[in-house]
Amino acid sequence: MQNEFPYLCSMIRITKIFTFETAHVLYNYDGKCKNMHGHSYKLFVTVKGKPVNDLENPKNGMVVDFGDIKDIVKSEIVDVWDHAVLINGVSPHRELGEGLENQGHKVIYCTFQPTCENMLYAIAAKVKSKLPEGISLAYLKLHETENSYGEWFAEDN
Ligand SMILES: Nc1nc2c(c(=O)[nH]1)N=C([C@H](O)[C@H](O)COP(=O)(O)OP(=O)(O)OP(=O)(O)O)CN2
Ligand SMILES: [Zn+2]
Repeated sequence: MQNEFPYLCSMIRITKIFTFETAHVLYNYDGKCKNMHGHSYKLFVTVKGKPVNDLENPKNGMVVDFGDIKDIVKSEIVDVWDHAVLINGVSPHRELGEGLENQGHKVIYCTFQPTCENMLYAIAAKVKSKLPEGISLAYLKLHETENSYGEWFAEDN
């Protein structure tokens, strides 16, 4: 059948939102966040692609199933960081992490200072590596608090 919807050939962005509860501590920081503390992080993940245009395809009309994005972000980020403490593993805080781990706590050793900015880099790398062909990461937004957030744009990177 003739494609009566030429707009189906253009790119669309879709977004899925996630939340996770994570503690972090900033090594050598000169403010209150040098103390271990937690945030209810809110993450917006936007991908882009062309919606499937094929009656025979169960994903007809979708760029990618929201459920597939959920699976990727949950397994790569949310399930790993949720209720964990992020430690700068390439700083003297490694010892702090080891002490917590020895007492049964969930510790994630980052190869970076666990700021909002660096967490965005890590999220982008992980998510990009798992996206199916034809789908690309367009945008990320990570809220540390209601009033503080960082953004990653594909066109800047
Ligand atoms: N550029 C960045 N600055 C700060 C980061 C960061 O990741 N990137 N992180 C922190 C702290 O970890 C924490 O997030 C505190 O941030 P801040 O917005 O200053 O916290 P408030 O409690 O004052 O937030 P409100 O939402 O305004 O109450 C510090 N800086
Ligand atoms: Zn913080």
